Amino acid sequence: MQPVRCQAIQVPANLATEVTIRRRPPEGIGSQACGPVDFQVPLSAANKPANILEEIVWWKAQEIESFKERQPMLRLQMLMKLAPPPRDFIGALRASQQRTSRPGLIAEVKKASPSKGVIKENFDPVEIAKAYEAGGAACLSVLTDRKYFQGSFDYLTAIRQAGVACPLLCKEFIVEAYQLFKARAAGADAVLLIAAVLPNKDLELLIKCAGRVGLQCLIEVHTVPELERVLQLDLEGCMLGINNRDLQTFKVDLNNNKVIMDSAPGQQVKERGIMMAGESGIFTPEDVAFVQGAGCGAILVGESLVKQDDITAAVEMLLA
Ligand SMILES: O=P(O)(O)OC[C@@H](O)[C@@H](O)c1c[nH]c2ccccc12
Repeated sequence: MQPVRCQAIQVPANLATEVTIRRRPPEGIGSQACGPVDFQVPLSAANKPANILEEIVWWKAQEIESFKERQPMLRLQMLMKLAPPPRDFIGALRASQQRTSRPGLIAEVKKASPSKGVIKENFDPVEIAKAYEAGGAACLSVLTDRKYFQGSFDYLTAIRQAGVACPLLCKEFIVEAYQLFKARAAGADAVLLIAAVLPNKDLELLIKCAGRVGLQCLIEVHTVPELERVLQLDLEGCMLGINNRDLQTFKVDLNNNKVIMDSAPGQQVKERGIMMAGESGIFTPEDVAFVQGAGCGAILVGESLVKQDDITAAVEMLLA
């Protein structure tokens, strides 16, 4: 890979570009369901999504439509009033980090993924959440996307109702404020926002909306220019995350974490004291130490923990 010059340090080409996901198929969606009649027009092959992230984001538009039919905004607003009060997600990570001098763990309740297929057979989200908490996780991440990750918003509600004290992140592909309200109504304390999917004006709006309903935001980046762009925002109530998995190719490289944290925008993160999570592909205590050494105060771990038979012991071992 050709290294390119970016700020003061050498950054490999794959981390030096802005990933720009098209939010809508370029030729349009080609079909509309109107009650008893479905309309379709033929589309060209060029109208296919370029990668899985794009495919998921295109699907979200349709999914949100059908959610809105069943659960209009007014009903969500009512449910939000009944939801348990939001808890301090970022605060819980900082407290854990101070107590243990290890990165605060966000443990992910994850049944499947597009790259790995089913990761956990006999998936019981509440049991998994309780095991994570018992092992010492500071916060939990709950995948809510049904089609690609076999997740559900109901898992958030069930975990919260079961008395789990760890603050909960709604792991969703958010493109609209409606999804924020759905997350809060289900009991989430924070939401994921993916910089590759959302230009800054969208991020600004969604951060503001989220704050209004008491949600904190984890803004995920994968490249140096994405981090540079996100740092231009008012990040009150936000933390950041570096996804070590390229969502376009599924390739995981922990070294991304270090390259990005060593870049000029990465230095700024450290100077401003912004909580940063290292995400994906973390398997061993050595991986944790590496990501911590790069400057991350938090880690987001799914697969390596969720697939174990004794999840509590796996968490304890990872943080040992
Ligand atoms: O299972 P892993 O490799 O430990 O990864 C967890 C988490 O980082 C990953 O699930 C993730 C990171 N960013 C995302 C965005 C959408 C869906 C999933 C993700």
